[in-house]
Amino acid sequence: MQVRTPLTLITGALGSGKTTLLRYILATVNRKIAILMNEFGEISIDSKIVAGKNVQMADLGGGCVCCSLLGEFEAAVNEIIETVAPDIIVVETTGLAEPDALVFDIQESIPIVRLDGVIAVVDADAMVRYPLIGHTERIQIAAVDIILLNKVDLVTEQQLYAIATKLGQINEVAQIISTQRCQIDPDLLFGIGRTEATIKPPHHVHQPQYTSFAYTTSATLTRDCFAEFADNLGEDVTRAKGFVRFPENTYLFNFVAGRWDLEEFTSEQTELVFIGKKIGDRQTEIVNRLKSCEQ
Ligand SMILES: Nc1nc2c(ncn2[C@@H]2O[C@H](COP(=O)(O)OP(=O)(O)OP(=O)(O)O)[C@@H](O)[C@H]2O)c(=O)[nH]1
Repeated sequence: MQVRTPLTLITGALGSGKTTLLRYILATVNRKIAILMNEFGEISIDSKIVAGKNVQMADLGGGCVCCSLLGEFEAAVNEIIETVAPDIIVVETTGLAEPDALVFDIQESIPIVRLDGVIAVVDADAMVRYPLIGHTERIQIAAVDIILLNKVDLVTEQQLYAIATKLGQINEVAQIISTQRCQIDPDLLFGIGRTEATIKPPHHVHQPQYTSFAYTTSATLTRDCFAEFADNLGEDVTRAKGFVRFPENTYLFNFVAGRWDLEEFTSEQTELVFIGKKIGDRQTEIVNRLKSCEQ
């Protein structure tokens, strides 16, 4: 009998900490891990962030793995198992994906894997500042075995308790674990042995209001100018991320729910992705502001 490779699915809103969790897993779990990524946006940033010597990765490109890319997903899973025979497969879905259809399809249509567990990363800070839980986020929370209530450093104990209560009402069975930078005992993430769901979820509706665009340049940008740009990006930018080159160094830039940070990172050029509702309306202005920071 063929052994089915365990597969773990990571879901969660844009910028909640899914890539941070992947990086943590790769740094702490001493097993052969293969990663499948499904990003929203025309250029892939996350796969470059986690790329490394000891990880086998497949990038499913833009779009939503929860429906249109299912065939591609299955092909990628088969190929990765054939070529590297990983101990574990970890899948990061886009923050805009509803994982229930994918969960069902993995169980029904890909006999070569066994869905071991589904993990949601929840941004505690975003939950405080934008308390309304949208349809997609609700489905993400409801479909999982473990909820990482992440970014606890940005909220108070009282706020954390209120969020955990709310999450518990949406998903009564998931274990809710508070984390900072997704640091959790990795043994808790694997070997969950999820029981199979047997009811096909209803066909879900996408969120066409979300769009993205990318900006790339080989010029370096002035740091102060870029900082001022990031400070004033505004709330209609849901998520921005990518690499930015200043004369002195290159950084990974992350913008989530109005907060942004830089982390030293290697990249040959500046490449940034902007995601938001109707972000196209702001594309020209954002690109012009970035161009004005080029040296
Ligand atoms: N303060 C704080 N920041 C965090 C924590 N976890 C992650 N971050 C930051 O949150 C930002 C987004 O994290 P990512 O891991 O890229 O989020 P993501 O869910 O992969 O984002 P998408 O793939 O775009 O949906 C980064 O700047 C992280 O450094 C945390 O516990 N505390």
